[in-house]
Amino acid sequence: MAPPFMVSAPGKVIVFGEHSVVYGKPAIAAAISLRSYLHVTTLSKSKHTVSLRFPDIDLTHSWDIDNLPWAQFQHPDKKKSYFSLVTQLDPELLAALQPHIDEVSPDRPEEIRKVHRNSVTAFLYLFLSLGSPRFPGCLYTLRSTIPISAGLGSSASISVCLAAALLLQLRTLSGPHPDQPSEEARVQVERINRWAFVSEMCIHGNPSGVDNTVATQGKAVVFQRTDYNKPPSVRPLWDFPELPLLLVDTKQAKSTAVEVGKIGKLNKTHPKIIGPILEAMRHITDTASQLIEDKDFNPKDEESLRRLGELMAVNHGLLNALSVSHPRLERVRELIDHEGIGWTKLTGAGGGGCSITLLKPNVPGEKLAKLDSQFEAEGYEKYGTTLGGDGVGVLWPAVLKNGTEEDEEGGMEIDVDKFLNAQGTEGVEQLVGVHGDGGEREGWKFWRVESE
Ligand SMILES: Nc1ncnc2c1ncn2[C@@H]1O[C@H](COP(=O)(O)OP(=O)(O)O)[C@@H](O)[C@H]1O
Ligand SMILES: C[C@@](O)(CCOP(=O)(O)O)CC(=O)O
Repeated sequence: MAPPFMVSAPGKVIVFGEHSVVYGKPAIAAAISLRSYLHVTTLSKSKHTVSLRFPDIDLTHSWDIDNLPWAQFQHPDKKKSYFSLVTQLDPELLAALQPHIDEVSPDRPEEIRKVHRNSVTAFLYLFLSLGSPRFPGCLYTLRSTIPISAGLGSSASISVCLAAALLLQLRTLSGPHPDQPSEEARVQVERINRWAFVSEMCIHGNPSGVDNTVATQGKAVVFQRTDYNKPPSVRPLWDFPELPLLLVDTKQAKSTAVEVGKIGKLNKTHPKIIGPILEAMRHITDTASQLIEDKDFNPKDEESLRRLGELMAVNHGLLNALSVSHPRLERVRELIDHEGIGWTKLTGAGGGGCSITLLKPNVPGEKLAKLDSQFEAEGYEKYGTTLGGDGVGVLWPAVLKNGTEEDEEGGMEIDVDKFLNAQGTEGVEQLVGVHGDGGEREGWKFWRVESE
């Protein structure tokens, strides 16, 4: 029986190009230090059930593995392999899953059921596509430090965790290990990313793939998908600068699917107007990536920041023109603009969610303090995060050194109860977080895709 193990993947911010990326334009996105953590326990042979415990969304459910619609998923016309490139969900397979999705949380209000349905559909579609009726009984427990539906890629992060966990259980991934050649690491990351994209399709319909790509590979990337039948082009930005960014959550929930749908509708009605706006967004992203990669770009220099900041402000203006801003996002912009301390844009789908502000250098402390109290009074939440961290990580087995006596015997076994009992996001980070004091924590391993 495989030992309990864990996987983890980061959230992301889109710095430039959200929405236009859905129309084949490039986007720049970077991993953030907020992450999801998935714990996997294999059950004894006598228990042939698969269970999800996702406390962040208050979901617990089990299915009998033998009762799942394997015949449909394993039909020779439908069967996929662990390395298949799946770019569309199969409506017949979705229909076969429906009764097993409908049995989840029948007595909960519709808005909660919707969230549960998203996660359950993603899990079951992957489980049945990759697994088989002989798959062992398992318990998947998930906790995340990423606010849900805030534009920080929570769905992509959990999608990467689910895909990586299943592919690891099937022994279809090699590594990660420290001396693995980068080409081999890239193949593993690509495999995970392909299935994470399938899970993203289950959660929000028509994803571009930028979120799952950056959640899998980490760091920062320029991402573009011009042909949905081919893998996207992904250009890593290895030297992504340490930008002075302020990340603010409006606490206004939004739906990515709804915001993407709004622009789709506008584009159908006014293609001659929306087309050039999307094209202008392409130029913004191109100009921004040239600027960031320029050897003279200095994230501490006022002129460098001003040029990048102006691009952010224009990008936001265009997103607003496409109807995906929100009064609470405009309020953040207004507060920052009023003090003249930086450039603000929404990040992610908009309609609520988060904004990012590039701060000017040397902003007086009292201005920042005033802003903090205004945010607090108006119910905003500020996040401290660093950009460009690691992508998907693996802790196999689920044992970590935690500064306790157990360290001498190799470390503390992380079981489901310990994981569930960790208090809040800080507790989760302390117990299982990939970051230790000032670096990576011993035990967690990452595929290294950089070329030497
Ligand atoms: N911690 C979590 N536990 C379970 N499901 C989650 C979690 N985080 C995100 N999800 C799933 O992802 C969906 C949110 O996706 P989306 O609206 O695209 O938001 P985001 O901008 O955060 O990616 C939720 O409805 C839920 O199905
Ligand atoms: C709006 C979009 O560009 C990003 C959505 O990001 P999020 O789901 O809000 O984290 C959609 C996509 O790229 O699939």
